[in-house]
Amino acid sequence: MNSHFTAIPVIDISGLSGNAGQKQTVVENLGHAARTIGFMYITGHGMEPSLFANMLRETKTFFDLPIEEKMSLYIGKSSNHRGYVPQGEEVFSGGSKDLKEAFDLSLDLPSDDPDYIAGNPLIGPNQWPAIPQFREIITDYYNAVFNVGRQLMSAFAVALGLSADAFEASLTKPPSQLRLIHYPYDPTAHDVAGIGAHTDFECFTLLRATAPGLEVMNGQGEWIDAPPIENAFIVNIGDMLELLSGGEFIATSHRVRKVKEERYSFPLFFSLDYDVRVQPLPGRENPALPTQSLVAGEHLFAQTAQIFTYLKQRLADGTLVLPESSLALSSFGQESRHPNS
Ligand SMILES: O=C(O)CCC(=O)C(=O)O
Ligand SMILES: [Fe+2]
Repeated sequence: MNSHFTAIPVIDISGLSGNAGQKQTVVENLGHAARTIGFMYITGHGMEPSLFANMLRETKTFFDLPIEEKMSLYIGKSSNHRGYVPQGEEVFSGGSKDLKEAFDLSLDLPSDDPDYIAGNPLIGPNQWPAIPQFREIITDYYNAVFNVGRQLMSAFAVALGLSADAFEASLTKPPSQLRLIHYPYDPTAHDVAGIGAHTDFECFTLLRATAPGLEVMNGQGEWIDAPPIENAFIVNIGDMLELLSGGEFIATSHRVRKVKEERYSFPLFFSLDYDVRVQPLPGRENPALPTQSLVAGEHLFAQTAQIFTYLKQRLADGTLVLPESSLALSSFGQESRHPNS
């Protein structure tokens, strides 16, 4: 289980495109990190560095726009949770407001997508700003990181004793969100966290960031730094893989502390298809888990609705009702075991 770790392992995944023995070594390393820490750095993923550099440049251009222009893409105006997230929109349990702004997008489906038309709260088209090439450049990054995610999902499947393609049928149009996040530097801010402690709600997350600030909770409830490593992804296990593995993989709690310099970060939350029911694999049932079964997209949306102000208002006025089986925030991860850290 998630132990008294003080460092996060670096795993080279280039062997996933090698021979059977090389693949097996990577699978073992990934599985070991997922079981003992829930966080790891991934190198050898083969993504061109220019994909990240270009995305960062476009992201800065977007956040430099006047607030009125950004607010014209306000996420609360979309029906499928896409667009601009102003500072203060997200409020975590405990009432902490994050000091950050974000631009949220996901798999970009056409507006005639049947799930979108049926009112699915997470599926459909993105909103895009009128910045030349922004859409193309962000989409190129999205597709490349999603592809790395697919390979990791396959490796985690093998690490759990399944076939490499076990989840392929559950990845037809997953609501895997990419966030472009901007943490402004505010020397006058007192003890305002960049982002409050939480676990991620999907299978796992692939993150790139421009500066330190991310902290990870170990099994003793201590916060460990996870600064960026050049060209590496920080990968962390989310709620869905914790549930699926019967608690063997750990959805590790993390947060972003008050930043010491302006910071950008880019998490891709790798999800299964919205309707996929997730429960412990046979033989891995575990009564200690916060639930025995969830629908992937319902969990993701229920957690999101407890954080975003525009959705909380809909919950309060009754225009949005969550399934009774929805979990409270912080149900998974060490935070649920060390609530006062
Ligand atoms: O900005 C970061 O480094 C982490 C962001 C994060 O944890 C999240 O968006 O879920
Ligand atoms: Fe996170």
